[in-house]
Amino acid sequence: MPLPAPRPAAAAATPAPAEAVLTVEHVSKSFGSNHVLQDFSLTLYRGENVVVLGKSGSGKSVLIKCIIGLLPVDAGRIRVLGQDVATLNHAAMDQLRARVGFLFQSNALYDSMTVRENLLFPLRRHWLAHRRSEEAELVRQALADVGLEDTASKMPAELSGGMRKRIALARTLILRPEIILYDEPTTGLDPITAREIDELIREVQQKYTTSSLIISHDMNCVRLTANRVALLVDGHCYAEGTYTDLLHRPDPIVHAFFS
Ligand SMILES: Nc1ncnc2c1ncn2[C@@H]1O[C@H](COP(=O)(O)OP(=O)(O)OP(=O)(O)O)[C@@H](O)[C@H]1O
Repeated sequence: MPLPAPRPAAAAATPAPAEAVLTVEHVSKSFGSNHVLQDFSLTLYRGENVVVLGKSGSGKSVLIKCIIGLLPVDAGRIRVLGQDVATLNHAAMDQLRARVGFLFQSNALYDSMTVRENLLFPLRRHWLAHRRSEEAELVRQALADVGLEDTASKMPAELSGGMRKRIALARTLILRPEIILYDEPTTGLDPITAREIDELIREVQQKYTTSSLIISHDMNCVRLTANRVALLVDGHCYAEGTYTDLLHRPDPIVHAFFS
């Protein structure tokens, strides 16, 4: 069944404080003398969308890579769904990644596979579906969730940029992740398509109560998707609050993001 019609384009009230699903505690990460993250801390609670907003080169991608264990931190600790990422072996990290969806900026679809095969790939990799009938239903549901029921047999090259983004999200959703990490989800899309993706991010949050960390510098994306915004400045979390809170802060460094 398709998702309900999108709600009006305004940031909803932040859900009641709940269980922390991801904590970044005093994390530092440098490359030689380039101190990218410096004592960065942030908590993501179950069911909320947090956008990390930062200038180009401020370390947003480095932060995401540290969270998913692709880069080791120099100091501090990252806990994802109760597990300290630095202590996990390969198998444990793989299991954790099945519970944490990652939407790449590039979408990372396999061009030589159909949409259906792209969606089946993570299912089979994580051995989460065992019968073909289950797989078919999971693919159908994931495509329905992103409004693209009729694309299963298509190749990614036959789809528009916005459709490829939806398919990439469907491939993430098929594992029913508890957390979704979005890397610049609207970059490269026209404003109308970008807005549709923003609305889809909110629909997914509401339908599956997922928690999402979204990195972006698209202010419309921030306004439409964020329950809370964290500003990454000089390697640390300089300020956080709702979009409206930050919009009205007199601090010139905060203000610069909104002008
Ligand atoms: N593997 C690496 N080795 C060395 N330096 C790196 C590496 N990865 C990132 N950096 C450096 O870390 C800094 C932050 O990069 P990052 O890609 O996280 O920025 P960003 O905020 O995501 O930027 P953008 O919005 O442009 O994508 C940059 O100075 C970059 O050169």
